[in-house]
Amino acid sequence: MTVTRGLEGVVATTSSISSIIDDTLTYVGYDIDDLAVNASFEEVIYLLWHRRLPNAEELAELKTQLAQNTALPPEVIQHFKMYPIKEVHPMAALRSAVSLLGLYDDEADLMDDEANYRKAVRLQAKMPAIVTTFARIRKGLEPVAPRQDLSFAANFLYMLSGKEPEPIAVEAMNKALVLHADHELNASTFTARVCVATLSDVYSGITSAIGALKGPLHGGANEAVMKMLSEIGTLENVEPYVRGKLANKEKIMGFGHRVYRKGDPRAKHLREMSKKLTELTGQPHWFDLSVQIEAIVTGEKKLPPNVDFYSASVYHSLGIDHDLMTPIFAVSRVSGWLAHILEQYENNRLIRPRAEYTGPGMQKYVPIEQRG
Ligand SMILES: CC(=O)SCCNC(=O)CCNC(=O)[C@H](O)C(C)(C)COP(=O)(O)OP(=O)(O)OC[C@H]1O[C@@H](n2cnc3c(N)ncnc32)[C@H](O)[C@@H]1OP(=O)(O)O
Ligand SMILES: O=C([O-])CC(=O)C(=O)O
Repeated sequence: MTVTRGLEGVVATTSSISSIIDDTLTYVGYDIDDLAVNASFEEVIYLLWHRRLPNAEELAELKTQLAQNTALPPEVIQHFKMYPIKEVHPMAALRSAVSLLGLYDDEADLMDDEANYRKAVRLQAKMPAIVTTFARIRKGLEPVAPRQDLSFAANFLYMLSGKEPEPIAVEAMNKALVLHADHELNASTFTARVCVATLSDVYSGITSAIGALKGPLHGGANEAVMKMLSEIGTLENVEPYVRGKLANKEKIMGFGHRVYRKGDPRAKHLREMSKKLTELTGQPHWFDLSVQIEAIVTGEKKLPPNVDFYSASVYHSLGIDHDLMTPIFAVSRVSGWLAHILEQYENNRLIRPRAEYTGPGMQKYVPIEQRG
């Protein structure tokens, strides 16, 4: 047996959703640089689910479907009030809420294509409501219902704060959603595919994926970046902090990537947004700190920033609580997870690799009274 640690370089499936070739990321053949500048998140959802961009009518229909499906069952809202709310991480709340949603969906275990597509719409529509409702309830605030006249990105910010967001905030949010929507066979998408390849249901697949995204080596890195920036605090502290961590062989969050070698193409868009937003909101030091960290890490380790590095200061500038950064990643990535789940069902085979055994050789069972 050949063991490939972390499955590095292993090609586990074919997919027509997104590709990373020579450090270029495409969704269905559209360069992420093109989409980041031009596309709405709703168009990207359609693109990932249908493998083509929508015409105006199709886009309007998807928007209507999303708008009609945002409401959460009262039991899901109620459950946020039932646990020790201050200590619960929003990713744990999101994971639990999605699992719970499955109990209130009559079609949860219906496996035909149309039913699965309807569940995809319902989940995509409800994810922002879950994140923003939890965020408000834990502060003792009432949930805010979405507005039909706002885009997906604008509605997220509106439901979070209760105020209509500025156009620049909506632009940043839309760009972040577009950039995070899909990424080939990353850990959480792989998790979703492994789960549904047993012919388990969509809710199980998304619940599993949220669990995988939560970790700091994956989606959880954006919150970890903000924690690092806060710990560093001043420009003078950057050098000793970062060099100290590297000397201790500790990882610098938001740097490195399993697939990209020259750099993550999404990072430059978020870097630009971070510069703009931190200046606009009168807190340019977050961007300045980030740039200094980048200079040291790329200089010392030749590791470029990934999508999580500059997204941290972008979300911070939008006034978003630091522990909501990874849930926002999930609000976007659920579009990709759902596309992959539907693709997995289309041509399914159980995913079951092997492990090389390294434990003891054959042993004989010893009755408990004879054990030392
Ligand atoms: C949306 C996303 O998921 S993007 C990734 C988000 N995660 C992070 O930002 C966390 C920090 N980064 C990392 O932990 C890694 O770069 C990963 C997990 C993203 C990719 O990891 P892998 O491809 O498995 O690389 P691995 O962890 O084996 O590291 C290879 C070498 O580079 C070093 N390295 C990798 N990333 C970093 C980093 N961020 N800081 C310092 N050193 C690093 C490792 O210490 C290791 O060094 P060694 O060979 O001297 O032991
Ligand atoms: O692809 C990966 O390994 C991680 C990543 O960047 C993502 O999921 O966006």
